[in-house]
Amino acid sequence: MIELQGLEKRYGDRYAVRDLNLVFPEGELTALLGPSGCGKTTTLRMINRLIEPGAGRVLLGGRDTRELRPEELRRGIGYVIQQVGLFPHLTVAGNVATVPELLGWDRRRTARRVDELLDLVGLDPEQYRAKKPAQLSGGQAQRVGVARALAADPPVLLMDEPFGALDPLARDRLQTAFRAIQRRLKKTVVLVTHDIDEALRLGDRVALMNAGTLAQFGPPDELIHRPASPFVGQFLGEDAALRQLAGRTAAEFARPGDPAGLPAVEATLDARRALGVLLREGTDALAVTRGNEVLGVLRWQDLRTRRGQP
Ligand SMILES: Nc1ncnc2c1ncn2[C@@H]1O[C@H](COP(=O)(O)OP(=O)(O)OP(=O)(O)O)[C@@H](O)[C@H]1O
Repeated sequence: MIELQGLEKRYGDRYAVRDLNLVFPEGELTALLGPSGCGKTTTLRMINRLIEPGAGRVLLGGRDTRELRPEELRRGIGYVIQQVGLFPHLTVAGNVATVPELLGWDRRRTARRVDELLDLVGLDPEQYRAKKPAQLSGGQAQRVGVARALAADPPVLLMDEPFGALDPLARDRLQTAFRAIQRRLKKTVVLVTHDIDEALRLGDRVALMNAGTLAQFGPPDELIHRPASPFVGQFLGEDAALRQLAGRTAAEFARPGDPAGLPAVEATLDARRALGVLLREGTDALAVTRGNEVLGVLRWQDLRTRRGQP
């Protein structure tokens, strides 16, 4: 669990972050969302002390981060950034092994861990471990970045726009892969994004920031259905995908597919509500029913791309 207490950072007489109080629950992914310049990155970097807070404190598992030694902090927190920051002269394996080597693991243990992690992020170790970063696509490089951050099995993962630089297809794939990884590993993840879609899709909870302060904190469907202020409603409402779902029904998005095991929603349910159900259930698809009849399967992907038939 990460707890921010009265966290603050000022540049000159301007607040980048102001009196921020927030608890990131253990084992959950919290998306830190908000418009450009609202203080997301500053907040994230105060957690791993790349930026020293001007006031307030950060508790990690109940301990003030100021009391932790830098090595402890580095071991306990994985960090993934947008432009990956892989070391160009090292191989993929060398990059993933950075922290284990810092921690003095022996070679066999490190090599085993590297292969295990490459597998986890969907890269065949045989094929990729000896490659250099320049030989990878953006998506592959980002996978290596995720593997590297997970190398020492830190309980906490901080991610700053990790999928931001990828093309939409690669981003979608990596988001899906990461969601599966997160379900398995149950890390405490803080993910900075300005992409509403990404926050709603990946976040167990969303912390929406505005001008250095917290505008709302809650599960995605709560922000959608019970915005705490006009700012929240407006910020989420600006998302074209969400706006276009208004007034449409689940039935319009039902396509052929296997409904077995999927949570069911009624055909007449408002599409935004259906999105809420998807997010709450943490699934990619729902069975759309009318009475006892199954009309088809509604997929997350279709809601996003508004592919439903009007
Ligand atoms: N080193 C710095 N010196 C002065 N001002 C800064 C510095 N770093 C950040 N700021 C200011 O603090 C505010 C918050 O910046 P921050 O990078 O945390 O925002 P953000 O929400 O992550 O934005 P973005 O999504 O554009 O990256 C901004 O107004 C920014 O201009």
